[in-house]
Amino acid sequence: MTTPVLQTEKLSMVFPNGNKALDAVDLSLHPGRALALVGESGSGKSTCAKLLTHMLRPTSGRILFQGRDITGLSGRRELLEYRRVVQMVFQDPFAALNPAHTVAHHLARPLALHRPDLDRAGRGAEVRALLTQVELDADSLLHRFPHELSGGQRQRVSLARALAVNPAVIIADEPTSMLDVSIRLSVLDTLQRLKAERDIALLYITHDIATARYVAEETAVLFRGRVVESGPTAAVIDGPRHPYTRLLLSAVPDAGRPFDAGGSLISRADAVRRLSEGPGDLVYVGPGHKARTVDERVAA
Ligand SMILES: Nc1ncnc2c1ncn2[C@@H]1O[C@H](COP(=O)(O)OP(=O)(O)OP(=O)(O)O)[C@@H](O)[C@H]1O
Repeated sequence: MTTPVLQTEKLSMVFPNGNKALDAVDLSLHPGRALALVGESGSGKSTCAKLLTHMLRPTSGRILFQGRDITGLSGRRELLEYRRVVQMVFQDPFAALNPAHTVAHHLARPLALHRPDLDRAGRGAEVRALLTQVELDADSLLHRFPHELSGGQRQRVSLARALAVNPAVIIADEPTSMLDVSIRLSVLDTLQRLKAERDIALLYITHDIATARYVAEETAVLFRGRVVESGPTAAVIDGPRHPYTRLLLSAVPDAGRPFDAGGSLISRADAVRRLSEGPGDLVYVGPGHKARTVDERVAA
């Protein structure tokens, strides 16, 4: 295995109000590979992304970039350079793009800032090349504005913009959860192809563990700020060891009280709470009231 590009060691975050968002998290991102960070709302995924992009400072633990401790990185120039090499792709591509600017402008601007080797014609050619790389048709889209694009096209433009500065790491926070179900897989396919082709280390943040299989070689499951299970994605999905991973895989909608916990029916949210206290004896009695353990559902 290669040396990690980005690594965390016992990364922890306690907010001033006492909320413990992350607790001793160890993650490693490698060139050309993806790590899926999976967990439900509130598990600490966004906090982790903010710490990795230096939008927040951890309470304790370390962040290493190419082996160098950058936890205390400060100074405008250092931070700007770090944010160039570690790019974010956000959940909402509409909010991430400026409604007043064309697609061409969104891509030419980072090139003007970070690629002094390119003249005007060189930038124009690079803008086209970036659009082609994210599987968009440059001729028809160059002069369009964000509101004239579909959600999937907008997310591809966001991705092209991240690529424009030649990053070593991309942190994609729920990049497809606001997109139409029918196009999610093709966007994930593009992400997975690009990270391999351009040797980018990708952190794919998602609440949907099933999608990790399409993107990420490794998966880490985050529960209440702790990594409760991690390893090769296929092993985590096909042979989950932690009850929380099984619960995520069971994909039970949070309707009614589908879990039987020792005789009383409880909701999915209560089932998650119970799991934080220990595995216990959870039985899924969802639609049809056919009693099935979470393990049986995973096996089905
Ligand atoms: N600025 C803050 N101040 C206090 N607590 C916070 C702050 N930001 C997040 N938290 C808390 O930290 C925990 C983790 O939140 P975080 O947003 O990282 O989770 P998440 O997995 O990204 O969830 P979501 O998918 O809903 O964004 C939660 O309990 C949340 O309430």
